[in-house]
Amino acid sequence: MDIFKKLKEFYWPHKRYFITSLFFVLIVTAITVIYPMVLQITIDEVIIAEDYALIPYLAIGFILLMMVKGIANFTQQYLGDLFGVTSVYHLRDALYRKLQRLSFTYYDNARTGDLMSRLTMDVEGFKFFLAAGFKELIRVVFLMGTSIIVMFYYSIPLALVTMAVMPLLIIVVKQFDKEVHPAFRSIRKSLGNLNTRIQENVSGMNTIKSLSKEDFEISRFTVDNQKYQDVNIKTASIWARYFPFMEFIGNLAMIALLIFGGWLVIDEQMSLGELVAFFSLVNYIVGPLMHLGFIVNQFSQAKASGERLLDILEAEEDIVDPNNGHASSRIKGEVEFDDVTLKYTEHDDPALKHISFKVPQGKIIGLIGATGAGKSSITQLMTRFYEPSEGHVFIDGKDISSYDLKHLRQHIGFVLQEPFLFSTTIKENIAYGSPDVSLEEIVTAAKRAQAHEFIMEMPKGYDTMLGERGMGLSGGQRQRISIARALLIDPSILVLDDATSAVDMETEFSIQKALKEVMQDRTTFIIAHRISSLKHADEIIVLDEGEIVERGTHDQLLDNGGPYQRIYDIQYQDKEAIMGAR
Ligand SMILES: Nc1ncnc2c1ncn2[C@@H]1O[C@H](COP(=O)(O)OP(=O)(O)OP(=O)(O)O)[C@@H](O)[C@H]1O
Repeated sequence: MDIFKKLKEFYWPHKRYFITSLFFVLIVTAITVIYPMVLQITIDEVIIAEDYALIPYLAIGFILLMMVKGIANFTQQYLGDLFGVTSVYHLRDALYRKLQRLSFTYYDNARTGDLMSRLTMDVEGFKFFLAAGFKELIRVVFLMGTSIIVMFYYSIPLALVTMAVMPLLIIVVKQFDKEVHPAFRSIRKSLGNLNTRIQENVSGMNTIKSLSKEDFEISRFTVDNQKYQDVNIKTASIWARYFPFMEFIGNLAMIALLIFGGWLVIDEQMSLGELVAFFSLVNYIVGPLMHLGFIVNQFSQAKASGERLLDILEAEEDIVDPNNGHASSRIKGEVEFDDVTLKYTEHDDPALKHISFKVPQGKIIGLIGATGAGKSSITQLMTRFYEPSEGHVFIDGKDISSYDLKHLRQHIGFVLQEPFLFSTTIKENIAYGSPDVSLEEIVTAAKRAQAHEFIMEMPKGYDTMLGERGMGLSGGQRQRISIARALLIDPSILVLDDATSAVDMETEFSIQKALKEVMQDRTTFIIAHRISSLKHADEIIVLDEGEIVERGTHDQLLDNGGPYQRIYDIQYQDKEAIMGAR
């Protein structure tokens, strides 16, 4: 019940739907228990007493009862669903908000497919219990309770004999819950794995096809699919084992009723009508008790789902947005790293070791070094995507953890190596970070990013829809859209993370030209593998295995006899082009 308690804030505010629905459930249940009583009167007072004048009254009474029951049933069903749907709307919303707040560290370990299945299947599982299961549980308990009272009213000894098997039934139902709960948890987990596999396959289809790994992926999927099938079969077998057993126990009660009740009627201690009514009443106890298995099953599913939802809701938000963080004035763009060390995970080697540097406002810094040297890590610390393990990062002289997080990030623009484009129009993609801009501003940004020409060649220009992940555009075109996007944000600090890697030399030069203008008055970090991309930087920092091994201007480093010169020599083939651009 702990899980339900923890999730209470989502469903309890809507308790009015639930309570009203419950009221109508009670009416329906009460009418259900009246049926056997009407039957008893019909047999004892009408048929045996041969008083047929009562029949029209009984019939009319019966019809009225059925009408009330119909209306009550509609209302309880509708309000119950309303309760479930409304609660889950808020739950889904909270989960989504949480996902937006969770840090990159969380996503490094999360799997998209699994998250998707939590946000859909698990939320639905929880809803089902709220909308139907919870109410059903109360209905069943109430039906059993009133049936027992009526049974005791008719005959205490017969009620006691019939009830004798009930404790056994309760034990079996409890045992069933104990087995079925872990089974449902593994079903959910296995479905999460399956979804992850599907999602990764669709996202990585290029890689799979180019490496001809289709058969390998099919066999991996088959293994996961098989696991999912196995856990489902296991659950079905638990169900299949317990259900007949519960039915058998229920039938024992019927047999006891038949033998002892029959004897009571023969001995004239009980009327025939009462015995017939007893049969229906016992069904109202045994049936719901077995049905309790189904409800317990739903409850277990909801509990397992709730657990997985709480995992997300309670996940630690390790990047904390300070209360009243600096947010008033525009960030100017002076960046300082003071003895910064970064470890992504506790057991990993540091990705950055004791990094210190200071970049005055508006300057251009080039970051170069082998892959994995730590270039991107430096820029990800500035935006607080990750926190330094040691040391501090300052912007405009203030520790970045004292800034309002949104304010900080709004002033830092990224053009990434693999920009993500949404499946919407080009126009909206460019304006993604600044939705209030006019079409004119979008076009100006696109022109400056050298994107206008190719956009205008597309069938619907700026209104052209992009496929999922911006399919339908070349790497260079995607990058230019992303440059235009960064331009519109008008950041104080611009990060170009291998931004021109996907474009040909000619386009690179034209983008470089545009970027040069864009970089004015902004502190710019250029991460590049090609020297041609950062040779104009005011300072170039050469990184190796998380450490700064060299720093200076292009000209200083060129004759330094260090790693930069070696990189330059390796890229000798490009030398002519680089010289040409000087
Ligand atoms: N999210 C992460 N979780 C764990 N380790 C990471 C993560 N991101 C980067 N690393 C590790 O940190 C080190 C530095 O990575 P970083 O991406 O900063 O290098 P880089 O110089 O930008 O490389 P590239 O040129 O390939 O982009 C690498 O060893 C990398 O494996």
